[in-house]
Amino acid sequence: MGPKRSVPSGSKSAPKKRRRVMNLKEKVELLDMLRSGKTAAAVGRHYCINESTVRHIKKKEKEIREAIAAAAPTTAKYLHKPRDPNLSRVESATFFWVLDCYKKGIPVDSGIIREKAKSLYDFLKENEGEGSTSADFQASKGWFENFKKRFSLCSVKVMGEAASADQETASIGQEAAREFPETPKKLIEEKGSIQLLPFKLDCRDVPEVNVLERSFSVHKAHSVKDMENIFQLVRNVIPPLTTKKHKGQDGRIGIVGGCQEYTGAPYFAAISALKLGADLSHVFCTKDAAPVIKSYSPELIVHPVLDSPHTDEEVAKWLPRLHTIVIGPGLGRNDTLLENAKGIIEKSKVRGIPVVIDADGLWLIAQQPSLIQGYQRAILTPNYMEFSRLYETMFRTSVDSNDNHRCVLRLSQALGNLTVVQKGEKDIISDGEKVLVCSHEGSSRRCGGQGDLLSGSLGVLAHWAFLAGPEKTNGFPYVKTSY
Ligand SMILES: NC(=O)C1=CN([C@@H]2O[C@H](COP(=O)(O)OP(=O)(O)OC[C@H]3O[C@@H](n4cnc5c(N)ncnc54)[C@H](OP(=O)(O)O)[C@@H]3O)[C@@H](O)[C@H]2O)[C@@H](O)CC1
Ligand SMILES: Nc1ncnc2c1ncn2[C@@H]1O[C@H](COP(=O)(O)OP(=O)(O)OP(=O)(O)O)[C@@H](O)[C@H]1O
Repeated sequence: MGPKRSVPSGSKSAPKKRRRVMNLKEKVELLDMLRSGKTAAAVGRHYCINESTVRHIKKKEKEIREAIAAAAPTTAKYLHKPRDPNLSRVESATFFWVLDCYKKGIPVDSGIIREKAKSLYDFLKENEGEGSTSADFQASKGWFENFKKRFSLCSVKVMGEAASADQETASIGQEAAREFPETPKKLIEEKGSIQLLPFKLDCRDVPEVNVLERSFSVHKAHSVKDMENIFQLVRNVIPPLTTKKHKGQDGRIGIVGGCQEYTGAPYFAAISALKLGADLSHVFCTKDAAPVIKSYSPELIVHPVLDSPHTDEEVAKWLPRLHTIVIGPGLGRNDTLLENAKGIIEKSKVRGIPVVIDADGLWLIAQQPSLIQGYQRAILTPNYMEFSRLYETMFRTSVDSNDNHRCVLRLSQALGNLTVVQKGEKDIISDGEKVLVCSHEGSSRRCGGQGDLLSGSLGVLAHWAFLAGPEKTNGFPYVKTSY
């Protein structure tokens, strides 16, 4: 009987097939593919891996997405256990508490600091209620050593009667030591001994999300100062009108959206970009939506390419000339259109073009978050529903409506610190570090299309903020712009 498999001549045995190890980014893309409805077999073929490997990755979906959300490097091949977010909060709170003790001259030793950290952690865990995912935290000696290193804490020896010279009685931040060099020593000299004060657990110890709030009602009279503050904020990024520029320099904006059902949304977005001050506004829509959109306004440049077999090439011709792309208004949820929008997002990322994502563009991101994860030139503008969808995709849990600020902050962090603008009675904006709340009052009507006006305007402002540079936007062009 002949051999079942031919062995290549010249080799004693077939070369061993190398095991393919996928990195986290690939795994997330694979999961997105499964989520978009592809079978495990098809996905396996796409990545040249076994179906069983696909299923194994699917089983680990939660951990993989959490690891990405915890900003693990996407090229990592293995899962790192994501850092418990409560622990980070506890450590910051503990640090500020130690600092406060130091300022007040209250010595604390490692035992007390560990006890404080543990109580804070237990307090947070208890308040998470049932379903808490926090682990047990023991505030061990090892943890304390790492905590000291993380916060540059050094030990201070107190030379008083109450403490032996080698006993570690207080830990302070090195920064703080420079700021308040005299405090403990002076107190010790005055009092000879200092009692270690029992600490009280106070939930205010947990730092709040840092929220900057400004409000402006159109229905009330305002002081000149109020108006000035707002105008100044806007003035900082608006490019000056001069005779030295040529057509297009103040903004060439592309809107990707517009299909048979929705022709109004892309029009609203495109015309608001022009009304705000962009020079040229392009709409990339389907063939049947194009004449309708065009007939609304001769100012718009309309490309009927979104359902063409050559969308990629058609859009690629224009992409290098566009300053910002707004993806989603009136895009609809047809698979081909979403796939083409995906291609445009990918190409915009390669070129570093700022992207505003709204409406059905956000639906696409909820299916495939990796598409935009980590691209910090993206601004997402979800309404209530869109936000919930994204949040549930990323965290597998629903939004905590009592703590919207933190939810917006977390979503931005999970998506790699891109800017999230949660629209609503107050717009909540975060880049994963700061949270701004805009409660400027707009129209009291809740008619369709208001979000489209916002996304089109943001398209222009994102470009202007980018042009204005970090000095004029305090280094945060997109959050400021969104505000
Ligand atoms: N003239 C045109 O061409 C326009 C076209 N548009 C285009 O339509 C496409 C789909 O967009 P979309 O707005 O219908 O979908 P999405 O946001 O998923 O809402 C779905 C449902 O969610 C709910 N809901 C929403 N907000 C809520 C809230 N704050 N609080 C509570 N519930 C809330 C609400 O459910 P309901 O209360 O009706 O049961 C709502 O019906 C998209 O391409 C967009 O650009 C629009 O731009 C309008 C002008
Ligand atoms: N309850 C509210 N009270 C006051 N303003 C609101 C309220 N909800 C939304 N807005 C304002 O309307 C703007 C558009 O938000 P909205 O939630 O209508 O977006 P959208 O659903 O995406 O709109 P569109 O109909 O264009 O798709 C927001 O920037 C916000 O300032």
